[in-house]
Amino acid sequence: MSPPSASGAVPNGAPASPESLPTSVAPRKYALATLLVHSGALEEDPLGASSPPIYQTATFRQPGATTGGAYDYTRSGNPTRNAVETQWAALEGAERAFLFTSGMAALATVTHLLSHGDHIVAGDDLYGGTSRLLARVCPAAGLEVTNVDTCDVEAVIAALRPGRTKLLMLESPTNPRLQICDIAALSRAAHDAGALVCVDNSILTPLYQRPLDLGADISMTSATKYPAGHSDLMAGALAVRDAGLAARLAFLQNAEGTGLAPHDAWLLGRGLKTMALRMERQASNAARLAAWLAARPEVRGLAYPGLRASAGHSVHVAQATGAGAILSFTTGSVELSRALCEATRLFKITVSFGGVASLILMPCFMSHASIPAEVRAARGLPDDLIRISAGIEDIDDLLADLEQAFDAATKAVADSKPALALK
Ligand SMILES: Cc1ncc(COP(=O)(O)O)c(C=O)c1O
Ligand SMILES: N[C@@H](CCSC[C@H](N)C(=O)O)C(=O)O
Repeated sequence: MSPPSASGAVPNGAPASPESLPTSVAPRKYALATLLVHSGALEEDPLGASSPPIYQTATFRQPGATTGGAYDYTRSGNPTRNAVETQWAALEGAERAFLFTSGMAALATVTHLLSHGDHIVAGDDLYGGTSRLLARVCPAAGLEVTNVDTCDVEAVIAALRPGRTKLLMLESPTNPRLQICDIAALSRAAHDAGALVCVDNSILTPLYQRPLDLGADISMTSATKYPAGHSDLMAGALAVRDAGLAARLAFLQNAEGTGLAPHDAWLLGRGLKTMALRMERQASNAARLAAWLAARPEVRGLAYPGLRASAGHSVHVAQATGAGAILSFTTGSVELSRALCEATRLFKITVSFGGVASLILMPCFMSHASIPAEVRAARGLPDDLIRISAGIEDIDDLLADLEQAFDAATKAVADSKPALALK
């Protein structure tokens, strides 16, 4: 991997084009599961290290006062971060990838590509933090945002304002209702209107869906989730094919100081090595949980992209290679949902997803609480919604835990009067 120039010619250094990878790890030659294990950085380590060195340094001594070295300052570029960015670009089939201090830092950077007066079309089932960014930060920068059901291509076309809409921001599957949108069709429509398309791919990661292959301009992932995998690190990734767009993102990453720190980049690189194994186990656990939940009388509106009966299933299988490990459902009662979450033992009541441990939460009270109640209601986000992130535990233990939790919760709610029932 070639180091970036500190001369200033490349604002953030890191010319991490796939061509600069050793041919043994070049994109497309190997499957993603292999690219996750073999990063180019190790191939080039002069001492043959099995784990890449952490360049825990802020600055780099220069060869002369007027000649730049490969790196000058870690905000502008760092070999450890650069190595993982190069690996991430290969996973996405991208020209370049950029790692940020969090998924939100990555998403905020995308909005910084726009200027005062520009218009954004975004989904109406989105992570709460993304909703907050679009509703409360972007307008202060003079950006106008329209939220629309991105499962409905015609509705998106109607919302696009040719020449003024500069960004279409999508999730598929969405957080928390696992709604599916047709990324290729929406990308065509957005491009016709002159807008960039950014797909938040956090629920699937490039292992199961590659938005750039489907026509999106920017593939975004909260690397805090599956890529890190152990709930011990915050990180975000952006991947792009267009060199001009890459240069603009590199400039913003350096100018705003949002690049991932070396030690966190190293931790992320370590997480990547097991991502395929973890996600395969998590997805198979999620499929078993979904089948079990589908048969429970208390469960309504079960959403999991792997279920044939799930809305958008056919679109999903056409654009993704896996269903992921997140599912959501309602029970018809906030009290029952609360009691169920609180009765689980293995499923911890915790925000986030994608870590090795199974998690459960009620989005309206946790991950999506920053969306005002009236907005949640208008978007049809029900208070009794439960979201589960399947971990890698033994599936029989997980099923037994859910079974005892349903029994305990049903009994607790029946014993307590009055119950807070939803219509
Ligand atoms: C779909 C989605 N996108 C983006 C984010 C933001 O990522 P991070 O928490 O890494 O900032 C999250 C969660 O926080 C998320 O669930
Ligand atoms: N208090 C946090 C909530 C983070 S939710 C994290 C994750 N994306 C999820 O969906 O669970 C905040 O306000 O951002």
